[in-house]
Amino acid sequence: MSTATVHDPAADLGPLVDFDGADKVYNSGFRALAPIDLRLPRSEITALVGPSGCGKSTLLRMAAGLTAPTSGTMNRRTDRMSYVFQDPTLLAWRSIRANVELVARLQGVPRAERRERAQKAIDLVGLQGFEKSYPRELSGGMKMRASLARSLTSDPELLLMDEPFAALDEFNREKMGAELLHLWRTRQVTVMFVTHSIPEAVRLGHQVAVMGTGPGRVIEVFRSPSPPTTDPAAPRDDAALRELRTEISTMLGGAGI
Ligand SMILES: Nc1ncnc2c1ncn2[C@@H]1O[C@H](COP(=O)(O)OP(=O)(O)OP(=O)(O)O)[C@@H](O)[C@H]1O
Repeated sequence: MSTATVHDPAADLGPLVDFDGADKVYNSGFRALAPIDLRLPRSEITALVGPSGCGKSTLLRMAAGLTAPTSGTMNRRTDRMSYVFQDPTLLAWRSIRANVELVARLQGVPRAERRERAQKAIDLVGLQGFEKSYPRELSGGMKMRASLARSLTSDPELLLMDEPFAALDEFNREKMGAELLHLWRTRQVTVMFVTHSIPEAVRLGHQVAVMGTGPGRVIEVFRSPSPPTTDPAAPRDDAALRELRTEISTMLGGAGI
């Protein structure tokens, strides 16, 4: 048996984002985050899970540069990032193609190129055939796909997602999770996503940061015992993942977060 270590060039570059003692006290004086130490490894999915108000969105916004740490630092080694909100926020009067092209258009990408990028993104999220439809003609899950496609046209290296699938029913939620993995397999994008769902965090994350309150903090970061791989046939629900789900659920005082 070979003992050679597989060389991973991404590892040489260090994490794409790291928080080093980054805390947050809002102007109101409210302490939303105790000092956070967290690394987002390149080309991996990091799930943030924890109870309401523990500062998940604050941490995500910090990664985006939308809010600065009060002390400590956040280092992000890319400017190519996209933020995906829970609400798909599509423009009702524009076609799906025009909506998907919007970010690239605002960035001044020439027409032919943004059309090409939009088509690739539409194909990637499985919306081909709906380019000329309007948002009202699409289901909730399809609108979320369009929102995801729009975020991809800027060719992000980092995807920041704030409860992206929370508004969807269970069936569409699972499908979108599978889409996210497909996207990761295709583009090897680095993802930080916030969820209230422990099963979702465990199914999708290469690592899961479990957060707690009083003030908001990262209690523990679990490396997935069975992380997503480039093999789409690899199971996303094995004994090791079930064990991790139970451990996180117990840590957070039951599954009802
Ligand atoms: N701009 C602000 N000014 C003052 N307090 C804020 C501000 N934004 C958020 N907070 C408070 O900081 C805490 C953390 O909020 P945050 O939205 O980050 O939590 P969360 O874990 O994402 O919550 P949820 O899961 O309910 O979305 C909350 O108590 C919230 O009320």
